[in-house]
Amino acid sequence: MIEAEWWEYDSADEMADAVAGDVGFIIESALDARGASLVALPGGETPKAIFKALAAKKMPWKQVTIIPTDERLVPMDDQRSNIRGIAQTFIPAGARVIPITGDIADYKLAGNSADARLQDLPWPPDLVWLGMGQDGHTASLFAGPDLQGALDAPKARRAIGVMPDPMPEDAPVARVTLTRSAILSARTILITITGKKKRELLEGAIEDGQSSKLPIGRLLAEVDQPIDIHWAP
Ligand SMILES: O=C1O[C@H](COP(=O)(O)O)[C@@H](O)[C@H](O)[C@H]1O
Repeated sequence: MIEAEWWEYDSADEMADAVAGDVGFIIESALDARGASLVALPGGETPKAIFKALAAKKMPWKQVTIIPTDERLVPMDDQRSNIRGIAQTFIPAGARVIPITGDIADYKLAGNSADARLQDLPWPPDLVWLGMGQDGHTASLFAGPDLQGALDAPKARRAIGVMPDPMPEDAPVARVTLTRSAILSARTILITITGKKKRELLEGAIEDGQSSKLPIGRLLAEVDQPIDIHWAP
């Protein structure tokens, strides 16, 4: 079983301060070591308060490049766009925010195009920060016909197009996601989740390992390094 350390908080606000502190430390350490930092941030609702606390930190944001862990294939000004929330918070701070999708409607082509964009970045990321949906998806590794391809993509492949099946209720659209190998190549992996239901789901997925039916379980079964999981009710 993987080595996972759970950090529990009394509230989402408390988690936001703590995780912003940890992510800030990861970025500053990368800046000290390499003079630049690349981080992949999750979409969805859970990280928003943490983004705010992180963006308020004084650091040389101009040296920080941010990509999303995954993107929903919607226009960039759509509420559901992951890069929209990231850009709104971190561009004013001075960070370099890079979208991974444009206006390619075909999800497989959009995945190829995202991969090409990411090939231009210095790899690996200092951090891949993941969330998890109520259905056990993470980034946009979803159940469906494209899951295996995203899990088994060759080491050099960084992003791929995915059609969730079943579709998630909150954003029922095709996606582009970092592949399992791209996620696992990160120097640090961190997960943030809220609520009892997600906690039980994640604990079960970790315990089931390779035999997990959930994308997050299949992803984490291959993690080599220790990971931190931050949880608030
Ligand atoms: O669709 C997505 O959902 C997950 C989880 O989001 P949350 O709102 O339940 O926190 C997110 O991590 C992922 O990036 C996003 O595309």
